[in-house]
Amino acid sequence: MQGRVVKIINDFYYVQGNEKNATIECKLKGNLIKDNNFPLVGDVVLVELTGEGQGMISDLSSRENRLVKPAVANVDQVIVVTSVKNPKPNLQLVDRLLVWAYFEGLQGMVCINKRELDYQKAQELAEIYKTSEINTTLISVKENDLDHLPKFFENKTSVLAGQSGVGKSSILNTLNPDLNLEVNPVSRKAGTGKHTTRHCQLLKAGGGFLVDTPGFNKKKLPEIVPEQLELAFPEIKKHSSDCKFNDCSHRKEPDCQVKKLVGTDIPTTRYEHFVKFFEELVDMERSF
Ligand SMILES: Nc1nc2c(ncn2[C@@H]2O[C@H](COP(=O)(O)OP(=O)(O)OP(=O)(O)O)[C@@H](O)[C@H]2O)c(=O)[nH]1
Ligand SMILES: [Zn+2]
Repeated sequence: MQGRVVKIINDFYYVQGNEKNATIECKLKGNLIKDNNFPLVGDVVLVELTGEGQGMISDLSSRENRLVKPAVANVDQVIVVTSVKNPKPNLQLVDRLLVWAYFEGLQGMVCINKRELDYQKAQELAEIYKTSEINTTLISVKENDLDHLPKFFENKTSVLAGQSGVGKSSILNTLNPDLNLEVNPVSRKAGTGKHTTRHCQLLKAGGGFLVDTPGFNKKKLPEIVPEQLELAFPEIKKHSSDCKFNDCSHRKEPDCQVKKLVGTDIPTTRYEHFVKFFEELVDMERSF
């Protein structure tokens, strides 16, 4: 049978087939070990069943992509989760994660949770990303209102990223109550920066697979030249050809069309983060 590696513990690989929900506990066949061809979570593998719920992995399909940290294969998209408040939204982190997703070749989208805490603020946040042409959904796990989030998951492998306490585990539990993931109050997380979620595994949720994983909080910018950055900001990219200078960096140049549109077509926070990231990339370049 064919299946997907959903979890790896020591040298046991847990594989989920297409039809049934039960996972098969597998070891690797000698040929894979000999060739150093070790599967990652997310890999599509061929399993020879050896007993009830047990098997051997004999082959591994080629990967569409692979993330390094965490090591996951065949991811389609990154859903960046933030909250309206409690914890205070970190929009710079949201944009950093969207930049990271773009340069990993993944579709990036934004999910704003806890909308019931402040409807107006929630709407304002959603407007930012909608203006930037990023898929956005406004939800409240507490009120059991997931908007069109479940549709995002269908037949996709998604990573949920975002600061601690915004409700990632809560979202997963709502999509698939069997998961029963641990959910802790924000106050107990404060200051520690510690995630409740521990190892990297694929979970079945909403008709797709989901990676709930720690380690996304302090994403460094990808190793790109500063001029590439605008590719990850569709609302800036769209207008950059109207700037006076071909190589306009949209910071200090005269007749910059991008700067003119800040506050209207280009949300102010997005522009500010663009400039911040651009300068970080310039510094990174200098340090080489
Ligand atoms: N008011 C409100 N609280 C929520 C909502 N969704 C989740 N919470 C609460 O927010 C807290 C944190 O939720 P988690 O699901 O553990 O957050 P997380 O993003 O998985 O956190 P880490 O595992 O630390 O990354 C819990 O107390 C949840 O009950 C919501 O829609 N509204
Ligand atoms: Zn410009």
